[in-house]
Amino acid sequence: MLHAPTPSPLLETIAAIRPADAEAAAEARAHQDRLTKPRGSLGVLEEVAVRLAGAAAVSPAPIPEPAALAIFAADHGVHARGVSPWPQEVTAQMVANFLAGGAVANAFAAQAGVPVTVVDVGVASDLPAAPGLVSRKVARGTADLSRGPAMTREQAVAALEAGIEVARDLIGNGARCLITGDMGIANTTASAALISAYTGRDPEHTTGRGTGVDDRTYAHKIRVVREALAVNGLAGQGADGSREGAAESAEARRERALRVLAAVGGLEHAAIAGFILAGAAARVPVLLDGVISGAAALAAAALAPAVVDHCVAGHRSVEPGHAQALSHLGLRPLVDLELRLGEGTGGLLAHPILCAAARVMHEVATFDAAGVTEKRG
Ligand SMILES: Cc1cc2ncn([C@H]3O[C@H](COP(=O)(O)O)[C@@H](O)[C@H]3O)c2cc1C
Ligand SMILES: O=C(O)c1cccnc1
Repeated sequence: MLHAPTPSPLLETIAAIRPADAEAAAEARAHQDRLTKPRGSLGVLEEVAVRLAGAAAVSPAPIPEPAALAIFAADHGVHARGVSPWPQEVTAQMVANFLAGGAVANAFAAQAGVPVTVVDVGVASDLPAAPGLVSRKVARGTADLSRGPAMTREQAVAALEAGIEVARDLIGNGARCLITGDMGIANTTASAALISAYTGRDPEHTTGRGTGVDDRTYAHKIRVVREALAVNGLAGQGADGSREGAAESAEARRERALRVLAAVGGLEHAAIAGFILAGAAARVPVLLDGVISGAAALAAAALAPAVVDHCVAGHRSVEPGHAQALSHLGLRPLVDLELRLGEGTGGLLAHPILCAAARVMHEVATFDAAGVTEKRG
């Protein structure tokens, strides 16, 4: 007898993802209304607690801690087009800074009590082995997405599977919330291209100033994103399948999603997408950071739409594409502090808020239990 082919980690992960459980969400909603506070007084936090319960398929949802942050680092061929004011070496230099504990992400992680893992999925130079560094280099950076596909399909899958493996390891070691992080000079250009390709929005609305380009470079950056979409045959369409109706098979939708990711994404985008998928497959909530994570979440959602039920938007970055990505995903950011850094900083800041929303459901007394009289009518 022939053996059944072993499913790839990617397909296995996608197959394991379930949408939110409506019963657990309804139970959470009802419990929320019995707690000793005026109904609705916790605003957005009430919705967050209900979402967490639906995602966990149990009410109340477990408090999403301990959390773990993974910062996926990679370089970008499109850097050669002059889309970032920073030299490419800064990616590797910042990896060393993360490992030495000297970046903003380290300070915020220390504040939140969250351990940091740094993953090399595509840094252009060789990085010396170091504690806290996971080496999963798929390539020495991507090809220039404005001249043709940034990655091969195989490279995109390898990076997705690196992200899946990192998520599985962190969850295996006890993480109950995954926080996404990125490092890659020029990755806001790839993010804009991904967001335009998946949402159908014009590059004018998805491209931002990244680390801070001047007006001339900003106009050039928008043109580069346009060229990337045109050369890869992605102009003027939303590629996530949402507008295609039910006629397209799930497999065809996945292939299209993968093609977009490989064409204009970065290796860190693909790895973050895999990381998100694996969190969702394990029903571990994924706290998303900024525009790079938002673009990766669009890729993950195009591969497996139910993944969105397991994502929480940590914050909204200043990059215009981030708001476009979040609105396409139907996610509301917890924090808006006009950050534009990445690294996982926005996700880290939001983690105590996410935990507070979940903790209310475990620790706040009901009107009955506390003997507090409910309002009349
Ligand atoms: C010192 C430094 C630290 C960073 N930490 C995150 N980024 C952020 O900026 C980069 C994307 O912006 P752009 O597309 O304009 O190059 C990414 O590496 C992102 O993580 C940094 C950038 C720099 C320069
Ligand atoms: O939105 C972000 O996360 C961001 C913005 C600028 C540069 N790097 C990341």
